Amino acid sequence: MGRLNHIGIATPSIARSVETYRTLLGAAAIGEPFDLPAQGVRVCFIDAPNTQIELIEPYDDSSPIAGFLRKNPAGGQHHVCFEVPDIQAAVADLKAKGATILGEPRIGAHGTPIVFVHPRDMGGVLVELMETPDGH
Ligand SMILES: CC[C@H](C(=O)O)C(=O)SCCNC(=O)CCNC(=O)[C@H](O)C(C)(C)COP(=O)(O)OP(=O)(O)OC[C@H]1O[C@@H](n2cnc3c(N)ncnc32)[C@H](O)[C@@H]1OP(=O)(O)O
Ligand SMILES: [Co+2]
Repeated sequence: MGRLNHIGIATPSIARSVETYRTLLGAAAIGEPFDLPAQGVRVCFIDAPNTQIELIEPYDDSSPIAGFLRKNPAGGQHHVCFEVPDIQAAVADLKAKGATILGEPRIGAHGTPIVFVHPRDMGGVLVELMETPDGH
């Protein structure tokens, strides 16, 4: 379990969430939003000194966060992401321990392989694992 890479925040509007972080918290390092159609989301990173906030908005109705936003229309904390040196080794280790891994590793918002552990295995928290770029 490596560094906390980011906290994923689901929102119905990245624009509105960016304004909130900017006006209420004085966020200054705000990235340009970008689409990740393969993952069903639009993404915008806000840098904090030791991690990032990952704002995610549904790309379309089939987005994996559409259900979450139906239950939480104003949005909310969606997942936490930890870095691992080797995503395949992490998946094998977790599966051997009986955890449910959601899908296969795929390229995430930082351009490296990611995977998700089912919330029921992590005390109700959706955990994303992301291979650190230097993990290759
Ligand atoms: C990949 C790009 C970017 C990156 O960092 O690189 C991202 O992070 S994008 C993030 C969006 N993508 C994902 O979240 C993919 C993984 N997620 C999933 O496969 C689903 O969201 C899943 C399976 C976690 C939930 O799916 P869904 O909401 O359709 O199912 P249910 O409503 O039936 O939920 C089942 C069960 O899980 C609980 N749940 C759902 N979402 C969350 C959550 N975010 N945190 C904690 N718990 C969650 C839900 O309450 C249900 O619990 P139960 O006790 O069975 O009622
Ligand atoms: Co994420």
